[in-house]
Amino acid sequence: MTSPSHWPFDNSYANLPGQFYSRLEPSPVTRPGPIRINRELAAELGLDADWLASGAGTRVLAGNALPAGAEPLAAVYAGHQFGGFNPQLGDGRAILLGEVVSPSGERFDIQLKGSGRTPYSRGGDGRSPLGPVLREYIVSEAMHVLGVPTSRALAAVTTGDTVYRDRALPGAVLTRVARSHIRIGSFEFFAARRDTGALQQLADHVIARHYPEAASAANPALALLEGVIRRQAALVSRWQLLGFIHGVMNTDNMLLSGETIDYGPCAFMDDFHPETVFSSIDHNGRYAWCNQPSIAHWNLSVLAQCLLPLLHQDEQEGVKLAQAAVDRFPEQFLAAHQAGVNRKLGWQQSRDGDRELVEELFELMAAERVDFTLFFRRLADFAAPASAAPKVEELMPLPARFLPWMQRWQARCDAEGGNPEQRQAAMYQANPAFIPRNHLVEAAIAAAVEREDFQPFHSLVKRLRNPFDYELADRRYALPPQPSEVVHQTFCGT
Ligand SMILES: Nc1ncnc2c1ncn2[C@@H]1O[C@H](COP(=O)(O)OP(=O)(O)OP(=O)(O)O)[C@@H](O)[C@H]1O
Ligand SMILES: [Mg+2]
Repeated sequence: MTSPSHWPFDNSYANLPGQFYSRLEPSPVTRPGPIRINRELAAELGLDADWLASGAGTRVLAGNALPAGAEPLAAVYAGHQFGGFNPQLGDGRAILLGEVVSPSGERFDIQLKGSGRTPYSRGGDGRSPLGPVLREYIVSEAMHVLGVPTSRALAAVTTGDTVYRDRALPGAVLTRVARSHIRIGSFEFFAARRDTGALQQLADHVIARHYPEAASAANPALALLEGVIRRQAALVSRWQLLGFIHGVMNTDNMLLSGETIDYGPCAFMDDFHPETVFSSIDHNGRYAWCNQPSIAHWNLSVLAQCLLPLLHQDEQEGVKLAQAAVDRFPEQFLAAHQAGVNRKLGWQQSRDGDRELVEELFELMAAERVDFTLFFRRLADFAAPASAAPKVEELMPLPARFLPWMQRWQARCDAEGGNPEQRQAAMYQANPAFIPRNHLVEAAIAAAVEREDFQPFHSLVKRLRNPFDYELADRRYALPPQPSEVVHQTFCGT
């Protein structure tokens, strides 16, 4: 590394023609102040965490200065929002500084979110209040350690400016890191304008960055589509098995890279019910937990539609190829889901009768409204009740109605054989004890916003770094909310 302020930029998106973005710099803020630097991620990226935490680093992270080699821009996109098409969206409050290539050779976008107005801001102020910045930091980092492909948080800083929503709020900027920010909506923008040349350039760009094997396929656009479908099937199955509800699965919030993006009104379920919705703007439950796989399927059909001109010269032939690829999503989702369920239940392979057992389990969980996270963790306790591992027993009394099911689960485990302690250890790795529970996230945000006390935020981020290692001393982070603490609604906070 030459100098600590030197970032290993190698910008490829900025080399695309101008129709893909608008070049502009972040708008300066009044008084940049540090909140947190993600030191682990900084090291992975080859950035100097001490420099990032310094005054000079804080100014860069707030958008008041640019690191050498940055080529700041706001990307254009379109998107289906709650089912309705909006032909003109784009980074309305985010600016891509550029792409860095990490010491291990991986390419990552570095983006400031909340960094001022852009040509795509429409009526918005281009800013972000502190609360949503802290939420995105906490939840995206938690998702990463839970094994979910996701955008990440490199840093959060305060701006010293006030942001006006339903009340005056402190402003903040999040530095977001992702393998790219190219969305289904990025393709929709050019498809709506029938710009096949731009679609081809964007597809080539995505293939080079995320699906290099597709470049040598007989039909690269089809290989790209199939790759995206596979990754999204895997991604959404991970969300489902963590009880994660994204909340705003618009096509402009789905990345071609297969990473989770946009932690607006997202939430983890406490009590299990399939129709759970948290987002204050999702009045019809479009993005409820149980609908996420079918919405992903629908969004992927939108992508397929955009790619039609690249799939085949003959439109009818293109439609056939697209349809066949999209039609495979349900089986791919199911395969990923079953593999995930097996891991959660401590099974190595699928067996006859599993489906009924699993269906009954989810029905029972919904009927009893058990805590999604603790139920599975408690089940892992039962895999080897006498083991020395700390158990969540006292946090999660199992309703008596589960006993007959538990006996069948135990018999199913016994039939497969294996060492119970090994099964338990594997189950602990598939069933976290600690997730970013809504009431903890809200409490951390409230302390920061109302009292400028960032300690609960830091403690929560720290605790969530080891979600699978339960310790009795940290039981309060594992506990479901008291009735007075339950969060019923989440807000985009835009
Ligand atoms: N305060 C704001 N000012 C300007 N534009 C905004 C603002 N909030 C949201 N937008 C824009 O509105 C659109 C939809 O917002 P959405 O909540 O999906 O995105 P976001 O949370 O800002 O960003 P991302 O998807 O990048 O995480 C996006 O184009 C976004 O840039
Ligand atoms: Mg968005």
